[in-house]
Amino acid sequence: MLYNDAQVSDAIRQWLRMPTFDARPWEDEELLLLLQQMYLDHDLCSKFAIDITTLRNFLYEAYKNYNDVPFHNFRHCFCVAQMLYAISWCVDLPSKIGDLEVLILLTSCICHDLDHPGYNNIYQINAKTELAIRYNDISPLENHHCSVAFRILENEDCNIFKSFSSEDFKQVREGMIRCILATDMARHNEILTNFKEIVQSFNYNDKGHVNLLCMVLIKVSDISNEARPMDVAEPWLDKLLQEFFKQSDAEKLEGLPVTPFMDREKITKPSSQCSFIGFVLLPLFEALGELFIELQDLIIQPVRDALDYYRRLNEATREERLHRKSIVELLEHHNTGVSQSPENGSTVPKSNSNTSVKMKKSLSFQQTRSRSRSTDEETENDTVTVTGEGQSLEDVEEDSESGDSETVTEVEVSEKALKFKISTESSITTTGRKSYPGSRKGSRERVQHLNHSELARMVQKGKLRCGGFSFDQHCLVGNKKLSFDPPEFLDEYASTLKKKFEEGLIDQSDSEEEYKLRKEGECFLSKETLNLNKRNSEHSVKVPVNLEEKRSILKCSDSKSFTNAEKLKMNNSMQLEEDSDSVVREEIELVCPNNTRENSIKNNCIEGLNLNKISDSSNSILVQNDDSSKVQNELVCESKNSRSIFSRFRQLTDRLGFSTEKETKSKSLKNNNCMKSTPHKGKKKVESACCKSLEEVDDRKTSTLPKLKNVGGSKKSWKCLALGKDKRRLEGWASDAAVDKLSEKYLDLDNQSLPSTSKLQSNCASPNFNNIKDGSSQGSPRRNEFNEQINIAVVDKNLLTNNVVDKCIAKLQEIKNDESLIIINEKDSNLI
Ligand SMILES: Nc1nc2c(ncn2[C@@H]2O[C@@H]3COP(=O)(O)O[C@H]3[C@H]2O)c(=O)[nH]1
Ligand SMILES: [Zn+2]
Repeated sequence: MLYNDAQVSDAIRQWLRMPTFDARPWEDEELLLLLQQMYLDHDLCSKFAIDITTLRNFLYEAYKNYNDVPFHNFRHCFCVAQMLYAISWCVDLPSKIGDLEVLILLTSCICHDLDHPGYNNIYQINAKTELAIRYNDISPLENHHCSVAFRILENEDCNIFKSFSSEDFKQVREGMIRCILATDMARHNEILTNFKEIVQSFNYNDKGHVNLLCMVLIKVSDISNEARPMDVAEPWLDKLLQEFFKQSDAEKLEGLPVTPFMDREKITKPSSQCSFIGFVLLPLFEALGELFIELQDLIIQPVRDALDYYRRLNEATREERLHRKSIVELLEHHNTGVSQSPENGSTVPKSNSNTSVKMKKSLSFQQTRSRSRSTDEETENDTVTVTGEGQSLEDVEEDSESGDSETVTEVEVSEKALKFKISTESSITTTGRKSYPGSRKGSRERVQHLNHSELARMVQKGKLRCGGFSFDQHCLVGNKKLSFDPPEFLDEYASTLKKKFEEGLIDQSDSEEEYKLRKEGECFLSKETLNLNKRNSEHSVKVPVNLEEKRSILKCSDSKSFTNAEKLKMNNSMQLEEDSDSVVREEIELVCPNNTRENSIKNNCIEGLNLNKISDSSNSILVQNDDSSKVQNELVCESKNSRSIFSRFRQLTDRLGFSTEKETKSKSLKNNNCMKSTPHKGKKKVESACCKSLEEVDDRKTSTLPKLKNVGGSKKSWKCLALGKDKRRLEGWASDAAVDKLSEKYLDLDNQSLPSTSKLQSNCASPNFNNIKDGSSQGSPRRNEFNEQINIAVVDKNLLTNNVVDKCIAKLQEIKNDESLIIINEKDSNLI
């Protein structure tokens, strides 16, 4: 062999013990020589009677069994072995775990990717390759690498363990299998979690502890490129992405599921590294760093620096993209008819439409491009972004779908692909982050070990609900799809988020306008951030809130985060402390800086409507217009002492400024002074104005006449709920025609820009129950069972109607007056 008699200089031997070692200048045979040197310098040959020729044969055979693939080639195996070697010197591993374990580890590193085909387990499983079939989808590659290793060792000439007793060989075999199989990233969380559990009380005399440590050590070495100097690490990343893209291209060609973190259309170098380092690499390194503090400077800090670097790069990439997007928008708007704003000299649309708001965002973004992040873009697209250690949410782009693909990690995808779990010591499930889309598992114990990056990531991925909506640029939560399993850490995380929010909310570099708007949103939002919770789970964890906060939550927050009982409790406690009028007044002042927040507030307010609070309000105002004056006059008369619940409800919703573009326009015709030249200011002004005076509320009403669908039909497509005088709950069905009649008197608070789930049509109306003529087999309510004055709300079926209905009915049952309420709920046509 070429490297038979070569000598390695002391300087090289020293360098070989450092993570800064650069393998690039070395020929393959020189690398083999260096591998041999590692055995020699640890005295493994003499201690275990390993014949040097056998060692060379073994190394050479291993070398031959690596494929010429971009990343998982012999040089990768060398680097992994070399990192382990460097760590072992740094922490004096032999003295801690013994020479045999070091021998097992070093040999495992050399063998850990033998015969890697350049397509990972996800591909193997999806493509149902020979390997996947052979190993039943259980770590097919790692099983194969291991199997190849022992095939090599079967050859006497290559068997470095030939002098071992069968008992010792058994131990080596077990150890190597354990280590090599541990490199399957599908088991990353399992191993990391188990290790975290023991690290604080690590016992080198405990075989289980040492086994786990060895698994972590090979894993750390396997993914350690980013701990190396940039000029060493970056070419490795290029090679890895080359292999990734090759796989995803093949997946596309073969019609297989495209592995998201490998998709050249979805990821970039920085986005990939932000995710990988932040969510996978750093948590693992930090866990090992708890046991070996010597590793802080050696490999952990370099990894942190790499993460910083990629974050900045990612940010720059993102800003560049947004900048380009804003230019395109500008051009688009220019082409679709816009006027020149005298104030800022920018091109702005004529109307105060949604587009104009968007436009404003583009413009203001341009003005504040130097800022590190943009709020608007993220908010607008319901993207969830949270900064946190290791999070890569700058990756999350305009398109939330691509955002998810960018940040979903290999671990998550691998876990999903690997349906079978091989536990280390016990059958412990993985961390809360496990829940790659579709999975909702979580373990209380594990979650407590999550660090902020993991938590942030959960928020980002919608597994943790943190407030109903935007959280400045540091934590934006779209108002959709936010549910979450394990809530145990929320207290801690809530304060983290809150702190971040408070730090980041007011950015002095903002334009004055933005600054003002954000400031106005501050109290509202900051309270929102206290409201961390999850849906669909029996647990409910909250940060303690004070009166102010309670009030905010009750008013407008994400009502899903609190159970009715909790809300009621909070409400009751508040009643002693405050004047209900002030609540309403405060809400009037709410100004939503942008569309999404506005919608979110609307949604939350509607759904989180606190009837208790409304019914107690003493400043209920009924609005009259030509269409409904008669009815409402009656109502006003009737409700002198005890306010109509619905009128208060409507008043509240009105006051929250549920204005559509159409409404805004009509308002602007009548009240020109509401409209200022810039869309930004105009919008804000109109919303405030809309909520200020009775006349204006009245005015709004004329433009919010009903838009009921399917009117005029004779099918009984409306479910009617009512409360009789005797407080009995009554149900029945009404035809479209009947409802149509009523609908003439309805206010339509529906805002077309709202998501369908938040549609709400409502009004107080109809003293005449005969309008709802026909009952159904379910029991049609009869006129004489009702109070003459009936308040009616029509709730779109898309709203979570049962919930709302139940709340309304429950409230009615509580009220000590003769009011009645009917909720008419559009019936599912299948039921007719
Ligand atoms: N995105 C990214 N993935 C990495 C990096 N280093 C290792 N990996 C992945 O982690 C995996 C660890 O096991 P493998 O060596 O089989 O394949 C590796 C890669 O898929 C890195 O720097 N960036
Ligand atoms: Zn590897």
